[in-house]
Amino acid sequence: MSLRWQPALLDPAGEGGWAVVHCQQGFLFDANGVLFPRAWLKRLELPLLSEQGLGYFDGDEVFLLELAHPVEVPGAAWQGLRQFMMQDEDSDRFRMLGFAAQIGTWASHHRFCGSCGHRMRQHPTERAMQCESCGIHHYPRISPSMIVLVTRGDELLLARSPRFAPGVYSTLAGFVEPGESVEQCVRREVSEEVGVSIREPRYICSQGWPFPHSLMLGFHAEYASGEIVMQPEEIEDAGWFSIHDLPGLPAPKSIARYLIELYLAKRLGRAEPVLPG
Ligand SMILES: NC(=O)c1ccc[n+]([C@@H]2O[C@H](COP(=O)([O-])OP(=O)(O)OC[C@H]3O[C@@H](n4cnc5c(N)ncnc54)[C@H](O)[C@@H]3O)[C@@H](O)[C@H]2O)c1
Ligand SMILES: [Mg+2]
Ligand SMILES: [Zn+2]
Repeated sequence: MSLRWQPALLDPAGEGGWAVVHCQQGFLFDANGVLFPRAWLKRLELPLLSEQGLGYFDGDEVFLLELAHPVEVPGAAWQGLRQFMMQDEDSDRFRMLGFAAQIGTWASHHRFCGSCGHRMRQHPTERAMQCESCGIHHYPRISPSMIVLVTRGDELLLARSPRFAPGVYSTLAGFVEPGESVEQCVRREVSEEVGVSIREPRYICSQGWPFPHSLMLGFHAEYASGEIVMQPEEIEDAGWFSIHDLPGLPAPKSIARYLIELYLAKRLGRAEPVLPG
C-alpha cells in the first residue's frame, strides 16, 4: 500500500493544515485540486455540520469540512466521488476522498444520539461520536457486502441493475444480513437475484467501496444447477455470457471488474490483473 495517504486521528481544535470540503453532492475542487488551506476556508461562511481530522497526504495534515449543502465558492466547483474515481490516475487521492466521504456522511448522520436524542460530540481518542448525555458511542458505519462471479466453464453469469449505465453487466452483489455468514449471503443473494444454485463459493479478495459505505468481499463460485429466474425489483436483465463475447463491463477500478478479469486471465492464459488498493 502506498504511503502518500495515511489516515490518522487529528484534533480539529488545532489550526492550519489542508482541508477537503464535502457534502452529499460531492467535493469542492479548483485548479489546484481538492485540498484548500483550512484557515482560508474557515474565513468563508460555510454551512458546517462537522469538522474532522482525517490524516496525512504527502506528510501534510488533512482535515474535512462536512457541509449541510453545496455553496458557491469563486473559482471552484463541485464534483461527485464517482467522477474522481473515474478520472483519477492517482488512487491515493481517491482513497483519501473515499475515506473523507464516509467519515463526513457518518459524522453528519450522528450529530444527535439515536438512543436519547442529545447532541453527540467527537470522542477525543477514537474515531467515534459519543453522546454527551447517555455516553453511547457510534463508530463509522461499514456495511459488509458480498460480490460473486458465477461461472460455467467459458460462460460468466452477469446481470444488470436498473441503476447501471446502459449496456453494462456486472457480477452479483448484495448486503450481508444480521446473523449470516458471508458464504450464506453469497448463496442467498445468488438464489434471490437469479434463482440458480452454486457450488462452494471461494473467497478471492476484498475492496473498501465508499458508495456509500460498503466493504466488498469478493468470491468466485461455479454454477451447480437451475435456470435463471430474475428478481424483478433488483435485476433488469441477466444471462450467461461467453468469455469471447462479453457485454459492457463495470468500471476498471471495481472489484467486480477485477473478478471478471481474473477469471478471463486464468481461462485465456493472460497475465493476472491487479486490484487497485
Ligand atoms: N465495487 C464493486 O465492484 C461493486 C459492484 C457491485 C455492487 N457494489 C456495491 O455492493 C453493495 C451491494 O450491492 P447491491 O446494491 O446489489 O445490494 P442488494 O442486492 O443487497 O440490494 C440493494 C438494496 O438493499 C437495500 N440496502 C441498501 N443499503 C443496505 C444496507 N446497508 N444493508 C442492507 N440492505 C441495504 C436497499 O433496499 C437497496 O435497494 C452496494 O453498495 C453496491 O454499490 C460494488
Ligand atoms: Mg444486488
Ligand atoms: Zn444519548
